[in-house]
Amino acid sequence: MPRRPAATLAGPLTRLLLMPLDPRGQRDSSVNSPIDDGSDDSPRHECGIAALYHLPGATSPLCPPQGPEEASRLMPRMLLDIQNRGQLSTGMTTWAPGRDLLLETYKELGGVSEAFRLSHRGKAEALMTRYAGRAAIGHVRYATCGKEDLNFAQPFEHRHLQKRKWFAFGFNGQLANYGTLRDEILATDEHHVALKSDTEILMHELARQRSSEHLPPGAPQPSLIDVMRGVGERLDGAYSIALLNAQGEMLVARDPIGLKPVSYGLQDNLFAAASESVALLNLGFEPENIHALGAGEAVTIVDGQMKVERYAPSPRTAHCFFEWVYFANVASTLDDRSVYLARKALGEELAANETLELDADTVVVPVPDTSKAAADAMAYKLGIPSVEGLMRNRYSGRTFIEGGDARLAKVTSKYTPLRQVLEGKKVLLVEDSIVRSTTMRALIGRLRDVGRVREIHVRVACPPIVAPCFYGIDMSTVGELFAPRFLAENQDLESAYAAMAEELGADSLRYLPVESIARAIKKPAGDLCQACVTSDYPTAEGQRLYQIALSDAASGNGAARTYEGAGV
Ligand SMILES: O=P(O)(O)OC[C@H]1O[C@H](OP(=O)(O)OP(=O)(O)O)[C@H](O)[C@@H]1O
Ligand SMILES: NC(=O)CC[C@H](N)C(=O)O
Ligand code: SF4
Repeated sequence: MPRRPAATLAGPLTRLLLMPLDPRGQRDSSVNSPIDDGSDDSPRHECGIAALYHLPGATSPLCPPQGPEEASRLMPRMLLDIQNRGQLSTGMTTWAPGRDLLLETYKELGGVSEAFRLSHRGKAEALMTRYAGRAAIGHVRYATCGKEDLNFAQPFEHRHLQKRKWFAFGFNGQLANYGTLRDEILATDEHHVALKSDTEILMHELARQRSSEHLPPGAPQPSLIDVMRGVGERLDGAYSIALLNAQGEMLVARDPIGLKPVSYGLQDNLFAAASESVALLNLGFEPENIHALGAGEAVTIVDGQMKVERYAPSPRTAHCFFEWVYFANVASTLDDRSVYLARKALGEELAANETLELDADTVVVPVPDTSKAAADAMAYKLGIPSVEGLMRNRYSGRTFIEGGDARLAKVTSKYTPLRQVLEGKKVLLVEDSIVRSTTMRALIGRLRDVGRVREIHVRVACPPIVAPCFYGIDMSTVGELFAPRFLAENQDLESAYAAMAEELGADSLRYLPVESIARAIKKPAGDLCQACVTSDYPTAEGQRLYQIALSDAASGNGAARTYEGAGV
């Protein structure tokens, strides 16, 4: 197993514990929920964007039978394909030129099936008829900023008398400079922010750029791409945006370093875009018609014409590697690299690093579902079986993106060890990632007690998560992470891994080295964000927040989420 030089360990992680750094400085009126099925709809705590537009001209064969004016009916299907990105709330805004409410937004807490009542044909049909539109944007939320209630569900709609200023948008990501932007807005006595959320701040930034007040007298009204240029200059962080206005104009934009993925395509007059390619593929788009939107680029649809333009310079990319490791749908291709093939390659990297003596009773067991591709590939390379020793309840969601205090209980009830498969086995337990270790803690005892395994050797198809994320994965403090403490307290990697294994009750534990990531994703390391495994952040605000997070960890203080506390 390759060792990381002790010098690397003595870096930020040791500083974290030993050297405190400088201290740091209503329900929305547009929410429509006309279907009352009489059931208890109390909030359930459970992001991805999608966009659709039937352009003028011949009707697309992919269009629903109701015709182009009801192209929005395809939205639930698209959102289901990216449900892996968020299951807290679901929403859609549609544009229909014949309606008084040119834009109308429907959003509900819960996953796509719950929100759109997909298991109840009559109710689902009523919703689709009520919200039918030629163009639509959709959103599934995983909270990284603000609360988990319906007020924070997206799309956000901003009504205005002037059609070009009346817009709705959904966004995936996290504004790292949220606190700074918020404090700037609040520096004016006349201003008030109703929700403590980056989505609200982004809405104000979009509205401000859309108004011509900041322009010299007589200047032309800003176009959608002008708006995005202005907004882009103000933001630091991850943001994929889908926006629709009451004039029937659409914009889909990706941040200048491409942290979050966006795919788009145009086939037979049907335009579609989504956080992930799988949503387009399953609509019936030919793979050659599905493209990755470039970092700093935006697609606009104005006067029925689609155009791809650059709105911001992109001196480098920093695609989030964690999309391939955990977040994305395994059936997607992001920035021309298949998620499945990347996970398979990570498993092969695990096999190449394996030093355990294998015997006739050695088996690989994946922690389903995400680690399955890596586990199977590892087993194949090692020439040993990959067995389903842990069954996942298919009706349970993804617990990591669910967050919340009840996660441990949910994890515990999500997996069932199969004694028939595991008894007496020496298990290589393959996990895609360990973040807070909630999953591992719940599993190891049960594998021993219920599964009666002989030995458990944890193999993680990802390097140790040593630093927070400020770009859209909800792990923004050092204190919540499992690995940093062990790496700081031990002189070398082997001792750190031994201490981790002991804490978790495993016989051994190994992670992948950082270098495996770029190899598996088949991109230069410099084109990826790997900040949570290297502590090297691709943006200035990320670097600043990291210092605050270290300081917070050393002092034991700090906000629940680092960017929520950090202001100017
Ligand atoms: O160390 P932790 O804080 O527990 O986080 C990591 C775990 O969370 C995820 O599982 P999740 O249940 O979200 O997803 P999956 O069932 O889709 O693999 C991931 O696959 C790991 O199992
Ligand atoms: N996961 C996301 O992209 C979250 C979007 C936004 N930051 C929110 O919390 O709603
Ligand atoms: S810090 Fe990690 S999780 Fe966050 S964007 Fe970068 S690679 Fe992805």
